[in-house]
Amino acid sequence: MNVAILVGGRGRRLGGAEKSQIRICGKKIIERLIEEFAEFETVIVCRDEGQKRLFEGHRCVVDSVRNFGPLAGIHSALSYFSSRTAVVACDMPFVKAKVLEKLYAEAEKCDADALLPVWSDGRLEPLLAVYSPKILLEIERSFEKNERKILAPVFRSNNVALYDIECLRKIDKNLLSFFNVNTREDVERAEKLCLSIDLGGKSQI
Ligand SMILES: Nc1nc2c(ncn2[C@@H]2O[C@H](COP(=O)(O)OP(=O)(O)OP(=O)(O)O)[C@@H](O)[C@H]2O)c(=O)[nH]1
Repeated sequence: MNVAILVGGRGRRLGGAEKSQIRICGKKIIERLIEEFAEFETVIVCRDEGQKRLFEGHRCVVDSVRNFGPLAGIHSALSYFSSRTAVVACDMPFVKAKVLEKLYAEAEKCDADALLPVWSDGRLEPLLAVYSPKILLEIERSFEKNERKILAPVFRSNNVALYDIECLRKIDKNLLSFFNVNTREDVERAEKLCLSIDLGGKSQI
């Protein structure tokens, strides 16, 4: 399975922090994710060559398009693998490999251009989702239109699947895979959550 971890954000809500480098219970988020995805083909998607230096020893790719946010990262990942790819934001410290596997399998089953997890209130999770290179043309159309909205190419595609997040509770009881860190308060919450997770890997919360 191909996995792309997007790290190119500027972390403005965290005072310009490199979110992948934030330590939760002593371990950087990027280290947690790389460990969790050890059995997959994983690439780190950076915004530029300077940022790439932070990830020496890991497989990295640099965005070919600037200033398009996560959309540029998804584009780089799909161009790199040229096949279906699970995309993960670098600010999600508790993503479970099994959740990615499930989403990937579902995307394959329906041969979707994109498969996005959906909450019961309709909110989508485009940054823990699976994309096919078939969506590249729609992403490039966004670049041409100077459109940065991550969901714009998804909505233009007529082959998008949604996956009910509640169905993932069998794998990830408290759906912590979807917890993400945007602010100082989120970092504090992540620390507390991390302390409640059994070090053996089984979520106790
Ligand atoms: N490769 C790549 N990844 C990006 C880019 N912009 C954002 N990301 C990643 O996309 C994910 C979501 O980013 P956001 O939370 O929307 O933005 P952020 O820049 O990380 O944080 P804020 O500045 O506080 O909004 C994170 O994993 C980012 O690292 C980009 O230009 N290139």
